[in-house]
Amino acid sequence: MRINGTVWSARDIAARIDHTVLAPDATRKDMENACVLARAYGFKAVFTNPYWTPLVAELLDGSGIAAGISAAFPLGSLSTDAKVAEVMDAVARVDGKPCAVDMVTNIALLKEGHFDDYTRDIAAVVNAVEGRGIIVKAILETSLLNAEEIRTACRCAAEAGVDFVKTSTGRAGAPALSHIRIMREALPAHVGIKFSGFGTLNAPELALWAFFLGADVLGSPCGDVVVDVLSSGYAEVGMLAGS
Ligand SMILES: O=C[C@H](O)COP(=O)(O)O
Repeated sequence: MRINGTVWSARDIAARIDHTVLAPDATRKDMENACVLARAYGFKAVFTNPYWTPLVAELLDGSGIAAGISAAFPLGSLSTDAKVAEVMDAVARVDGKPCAVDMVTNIALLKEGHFDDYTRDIAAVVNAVEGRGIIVKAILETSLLNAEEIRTACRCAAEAGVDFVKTSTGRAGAPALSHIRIMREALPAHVGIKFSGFGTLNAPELALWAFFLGADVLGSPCGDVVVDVLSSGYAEVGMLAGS
């Protein structure tokens, strides 16, 4: 695959993918299969609901791949203390193995204009894991927001100290590719963008354009398909018009 003149190998693409197993009926076997895939491809992380975090951390141990904690998932409407408790419980249970946190923000606080409270809710999680080398992402649920709300949410999340801002849970509508540009313009350069929740239909095509538009990381339940298609040569053809 070639993005903006740079060639990315299959490993380069995989290292930018957080593979997801978030279905409510996912079982231990699904976790095992995802971790086998993650090791084979070299994904950045495997994100699951927190019940599964210790198992996933164990299955990925020694690979450098993070056990992803999907926190306050998928609504974000827990008390701040409950969010912190959920995250810290999962962090304690990985017993020092690599993990990462994607936390759903409190959308009502944003919509109602309580920007300080919205920021404090995010910052509480950032502060709780500080010093542990844990990447924290704030999930905005951009499909529910207008452009100004996306910009404001990005500024609040950056002020709260997150490493990445992420578009979507995949449970409240898909993000638009245009959200990436809005986010990039609102965020300081040190805060990354994760494009996620875009489903499985046309996932490789969406992934290709998301990278081209400035996404740093992708969340996908079919990370293997994305890597296979984008590293097959197709992506270079697809990029001729844009590069
Ligand atoms: O946080 C949510 C995921 O990154 C998006 O979920 P999904 O990959 O199952 O669509």
